[in-house]
Amino acid sequence: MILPARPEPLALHASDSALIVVDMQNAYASIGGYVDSAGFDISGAQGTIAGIVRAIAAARAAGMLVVFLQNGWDAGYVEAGGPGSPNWHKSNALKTMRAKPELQGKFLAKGGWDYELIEEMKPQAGDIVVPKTRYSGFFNSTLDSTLRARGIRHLVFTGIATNVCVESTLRDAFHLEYFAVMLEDATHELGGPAIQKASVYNVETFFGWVSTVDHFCSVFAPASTTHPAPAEAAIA
Ligand SMILES: NC(=O)N/C=C\C(=O)O
Repeated sequence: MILPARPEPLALHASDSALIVVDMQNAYASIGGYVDSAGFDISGAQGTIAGIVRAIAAARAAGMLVVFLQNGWDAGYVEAGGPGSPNWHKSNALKTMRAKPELQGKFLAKGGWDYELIEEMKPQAGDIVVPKTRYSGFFNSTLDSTLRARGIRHLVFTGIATNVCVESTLRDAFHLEYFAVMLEDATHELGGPAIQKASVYNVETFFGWVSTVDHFCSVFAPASTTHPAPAEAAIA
């Protein structure tokens, strides 16, 4: 299959590709979740969700592996790191909870609503969920071994946020010799439209390829726009 993409079309086959859905959790995509509570604008998230739902349906119809990344930490925040970790200083979830003690324990804690994947894209049998504790999905996770064990060489990226966890994971994918393509209208930034543009530029120019949900669906599931009922998925 040839996926229309920038800077040039990319040859892609369902059998050695995976659709990577980055952090589509209430924290990042729902009103009242972490990034909304921390003051970021997520008004565009609904369009992103619709695009990802279509991309997931197309991937499943083509027999392409779907991998959900899920960001967060244990309920005691041990995995988040203490003051000796840059994450403790830079995570806006941790900073917001320190500034507002009434929110302590609410954001990105395993077992809580904020950590959960959003309703629209619950995993199904055959999908894989990979938990992660830092921005890059490859860091200290099972993602690389999970993909390599299945012969995956091409990764199609969607999710939130374009400029943080999507781009961090995509950059690491490049360095690990995966071919990465980002569906730009199935991602959403934290920081405004100029940030989205910069991230798309980085991917297109340095780290991979950029395409759209329409192109992806037209190549992999021209006749399919539906998505079946959710079921249990494997936790990698
Ligand atoms: N999923 C993400 O891109 N996350 C961005 C920021 C954070 O998790 O604090």
